[in-house]
Order: sequence, then C-alpha cells, then structure tokens
Amino acid sequence: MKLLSTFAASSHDLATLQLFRDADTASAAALLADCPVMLAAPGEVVSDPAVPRLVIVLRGALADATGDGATTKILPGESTGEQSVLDGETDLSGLAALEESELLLVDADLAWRLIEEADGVARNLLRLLSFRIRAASMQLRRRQKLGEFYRQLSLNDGLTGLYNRAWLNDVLPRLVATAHATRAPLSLVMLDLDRFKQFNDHHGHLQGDSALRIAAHVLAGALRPTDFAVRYGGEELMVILPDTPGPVAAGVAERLCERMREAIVFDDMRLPLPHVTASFGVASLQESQGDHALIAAADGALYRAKAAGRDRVVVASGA
Ligand SMILES: Nc1nc2c(ncn2[C@@H]2O[C@H](COP(=O)(O)OP(=O)(O)OP(=O)(O)O)[C@@H](O)[C@H]2O)c(=O)[nH]1
Repeated sequence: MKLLSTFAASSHDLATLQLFRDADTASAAALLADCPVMLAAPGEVVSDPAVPRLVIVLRGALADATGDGATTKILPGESTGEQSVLDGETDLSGLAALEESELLLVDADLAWRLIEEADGVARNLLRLLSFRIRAASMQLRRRQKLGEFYRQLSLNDGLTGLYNRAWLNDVLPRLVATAHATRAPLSLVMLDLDRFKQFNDHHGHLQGDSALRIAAHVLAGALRPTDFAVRYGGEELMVILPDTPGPVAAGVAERLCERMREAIVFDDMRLPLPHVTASFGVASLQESQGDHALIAAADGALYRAKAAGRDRVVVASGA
C-alpha cells in the first residue's frame, strides 16, 4: 500500500463514514488528524496479521474472505477490524482490495480513544456489531436448514419418499439393540409387488413408478407415527413396527395387503389400471437375533407368500 496523506490533509468527510454518523465529528477529526490514508492497488492484500486495527474504506471496495468460502464486500463509508480492536486478536482472514481503494487505517489504541472520547462512536460501533451478529446467525440458521434438507434428501428415496436403504442400515441395528435392551417387541414386514415385471411390460415403466408411489402412499397412510416405511430395493418395501409383537404385526400386514389390493393406479389418461397386489412376510425379533437375521426371517416368509400364490401374508415361525 502507498501512503497518500494524513486524514487531516485528505478531502474526505467524516460524517459520511458509518462509525461517525451523528457522532461528535469535531473530536473524532482531531483524533484522526494524523492517521494515514493509504492507496491499495486492485487485488492487494491489506490485512496485517500482526496489528489489530480498524480499516475504513474511503473510496473503492474491499473483499473480506471469511475462511469458509464466503466473501463480504466492504464499501465506501464502511469499516472492518472492529472486533480485532475490541478483543486484541489480530484478524488473519484475507482482506484485499477489489479495485483501487483509499483506506483510512486506525490503530487499536487510537480506536479505543475514539470510543472513549468521541461521543456517539461507541453507540455506532455497538449498532454495527449487533447488525453483524444478527447477519451471522441468520446465515448460520440458513446453513443449518440447508444441511438438514440435504441430510433428509440423502436418507429418503426419491421416487417414493420413503426412507432408503442408507437410512435402514443406520437405524435398524439401533432399533434392534434398543428392543433387546428394553425387552420390547419389534416386528418387521417385508412386501413385494406381485408380477410387477408384467405390470411394467404391459403399462410401461412410468406407470410402474406410479404403482410404486401408490404402494408407498398406502403404507404411509396406514401406519402409526412411530412406525417406519422403507424402500428396501426395487419393488420391495419394508415396514418396521417398534413395540409391536408378531400377532399384531400380522394384523397390520393383513390390513396393508387389503388396502394395496383396493388402491387404484391411474394411467396418463386418468383411466384406472388393473390393481397391483403385494405379498407380505412378517417376522418379529427373537432373543439375541441381529438385524440381518430379522430381515432374512421376514424375507423367507415373503418368499413363501409368493410361492403360495401371492397377494397374501405369511408369518415367520416364532413370530
Ligand atoms: N417401474 C419401476 N419398476 C421397477 C422399479 N424397481 C424395480 N422395478 C421392476 O420390478 C420388476 C421386478 O420383477 P421380478 O423381480 O421379476 O418380480 P415380479 O415380476 O414382481 O414377480 P413376483 O415378485 O414373483 O411377483 C422388474 O421388472 C423391475 O424392473 C422402479 O423403480 N420402477
């Protein structure tokens, strides 16, 4: 940076600077008289990691890289470095001129004298910091929401909206561990749409997708808030029923089987297509059984439901 003049010798008006708005500008001007006004070239780094100080933009613009990829633009009349003055910590973040800029540099000691001696500067500083805290927490909230949105997205199946396999791999072992620890029952229902290849072949893959969405809708609409519906694979879905013993789970599966049979899939012309049915396998957690064995038991029961003619419920032995 190149020294242009002192503040007293420059033509800049103190009243146009945010920190001195409605403040005692006469006292402030006297204190700032010998402060250097520097000229920064475009792209030039203006932060000094060794010196806590205020940097006030008189002309041009600065970019303040916050370290997480975001950049704040500091325009004429605005300042930066207030926090480093207040807590004595130097600001290591990259502050650079976006264009040719004139800057007023105010050392920490002098900044403190301004705060103490020039009426109104302390109030302006508090306002500024409060605005920045508010903006920072708003940004944080926005990022948290975005993070939660992407987390949900990664755990849900895009076609049906049900939980996906990644969710299952994470949650089922924990549900099984809790059920064992609390000696509470836990049941699992596997279901698979019947002759779905034939349905796809006759009506097209898009109608097949609609049928899958309707099957998911049937599940979501028939379960308690504490139950979970998962898309396990292609046309294979799963329902997890915590605190539910085998005979109750069998009843739930019968109800789902009936609702699936009654659900109607519409084609593009809003004409109803043949009903899609599903086969169901029910298993409930046995002593010292793990999550894989529980899934295998429900899958085995589902296989038997298919072999017995489909559109029915089979309960695993012991459930
Ligand atoms: N439309 C659509 N079809 C899918 C999707 N995922 C899997 N499928 C289809 O589901 C069909 C499953 O066929 P199969 O495993 O032979 O079973 P099935 O025809 O349902 O016969 P059964 O299970 O024995 O009653 C395949 O044609 C897959 O392409 C999907 O996301 N959308």
